[in-house]
Amino acid sequence: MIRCAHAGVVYFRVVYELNKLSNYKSVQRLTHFYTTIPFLQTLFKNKKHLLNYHIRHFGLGTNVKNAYDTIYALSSGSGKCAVAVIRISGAQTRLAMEKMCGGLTKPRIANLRKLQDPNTKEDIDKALVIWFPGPHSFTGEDIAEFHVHGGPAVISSVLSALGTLSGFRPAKPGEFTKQAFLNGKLDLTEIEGLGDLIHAETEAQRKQALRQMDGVLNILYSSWRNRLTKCLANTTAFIDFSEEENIEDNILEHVFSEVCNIKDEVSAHLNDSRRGERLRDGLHVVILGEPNVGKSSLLNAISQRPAAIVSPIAGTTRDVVETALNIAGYPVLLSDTAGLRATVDVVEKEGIHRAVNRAKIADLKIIVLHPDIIKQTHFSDLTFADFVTSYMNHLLQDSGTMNSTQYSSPSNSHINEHYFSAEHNSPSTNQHIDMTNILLVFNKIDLVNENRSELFQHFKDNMCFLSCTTGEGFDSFMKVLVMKIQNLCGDPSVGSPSLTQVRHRHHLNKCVLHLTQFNTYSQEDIVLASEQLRLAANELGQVTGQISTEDVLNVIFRDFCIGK
Ligand SMILES: Nc1nc2c(ncn2[C@@H]2O[C@H](COP(=O)(O)OP(=O)(O)OP(=O)(O)O)[C@@H](O)[C@H]2O)c(=O)[nH]1
Repeated sequence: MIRCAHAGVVYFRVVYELNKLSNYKSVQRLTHFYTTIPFLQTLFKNKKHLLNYHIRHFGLGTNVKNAYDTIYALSSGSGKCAVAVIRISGAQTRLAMEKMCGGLTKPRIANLRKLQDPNTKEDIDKALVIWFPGPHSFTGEDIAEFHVHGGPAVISSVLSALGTLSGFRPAKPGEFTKQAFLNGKLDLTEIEGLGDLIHAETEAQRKQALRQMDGVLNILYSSWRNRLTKCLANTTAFIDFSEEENIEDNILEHVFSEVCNIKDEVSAHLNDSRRGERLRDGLHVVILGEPNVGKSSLLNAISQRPAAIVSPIAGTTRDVVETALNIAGYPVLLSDTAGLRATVDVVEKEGIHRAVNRAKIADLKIIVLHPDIIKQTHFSDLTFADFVTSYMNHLLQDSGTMNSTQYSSPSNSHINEHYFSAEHNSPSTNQHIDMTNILLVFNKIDLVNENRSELFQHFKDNMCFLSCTTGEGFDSFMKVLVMKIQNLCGDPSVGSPSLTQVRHRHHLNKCVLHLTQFNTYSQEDIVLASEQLRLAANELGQVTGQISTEDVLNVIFRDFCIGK
């Protein structure tokens, strides 16, 4: 009887722990309890029985049921190649080693072995075999890698042979990485970094992804979460014990100041002008201007190929012409657009409408102008912002798009209308365009006969003078363009790590909101306030996966390929 009661207590302790954790970590916890609590071993024949019993009575995520499967997949790319890597992970991995390559090899050392079909004993291939016993492996489980010759017949024979082994099944997309997460080998930000590294197309993207995979964001977010948890513990201690007077003096003052510090740090991290996200997703650069000024010629010169049609007929470009480029290691989506002018042509009108919409979402706008404008303008009377504002508003007015979009600059703020801005995808009022995201390019300088040095002395940082025909000034323009792109994306290998995903931004914004509410509530009710601390810490936990829901995990792992 006592024995039964004890078993019940122990088991309910297990259940209590399990409920505190996410489904995924529960499996590890459950098996840990089984090995460390001898009493559970007398109740259940093995871990699987305990797990099945628990699933029957309490229910766990479907993934838990697969925890004992051994998974396999082709981890290298498909198609003919010199070497293909087939990866196996799970409790039965050693069975594959024994049945297919004559037994286990020395851990983490490549061995040349004959691979055999486990049923017919027929040779399939000669392969390099590597054995990674858990828990010191990528997934935390036993892993084997077969580096086979990369012909389709070899690959399919090895995969079919593995499929005949009991408890083996093909891996789902991202399942190896998911297993690494479940076994606490990587947190969610590191996994997202790994995903970005696989998809990185440029040097800067690779650097940013590698840093994230190394855990910089995990360290940052976990440290905020730990500090908040400490604040929560102190607030709870104050609520529970302050009347007994055995609590540290000024404990709440310390909490208030620490919460303010954390809130400022998270806000500063959020307020990064989307550098990391821009670098991850690619920077939108749009070329705008009047017809026939050389916008398509500039796009072709930058992309070094005739991507857009160039002709002396004004209004040749009618739609948005996009080209994806790698500029100095940064990913850029460069768009040529229809020239902005008054027109009755319905198709051209639609093209102009698209040009204006593309400008709204662009991170950097290159406005191409004819050099005659310089002669007609008294630059000495104008700021850069005033010039851009009046020029663009004049173009928009002419092209009939003024109603939906209008520039305003800090110095002519009496113009209280809408504007183009990458930060705001919909028109907004009372705000000003960020002039650092605008580059003026005076093209066709080969047609200028006057003294150039006098003409070209204005707004040096944001103005370029070039000729797409002769190539004059093009190198200087590219230097300015690269500098602008670097400013917008930042250097991914130095400084504090950048926020890279909309998912992170969402949770961090909510974290700041809860910390603000903590400040509000703390004046009236410390119990309500402490709940806000718990919610703020939860938001941070969701970024790293310390608190996760199946939905979030499925979205993250869905983007991984099979075999990763
Ligand atoms: N002299 C000279 N002509 C140029 C230069 N750049 C472009 N052109 C010419 O200007 C004409 C228009 O060039 P595009 O690149 O098609 O101009 P666009 O701004 O795209 O024109 P739309 O499609 O009408 O909007 C073509 O005949 C080009 O060869 C330049 O630097 N110097």
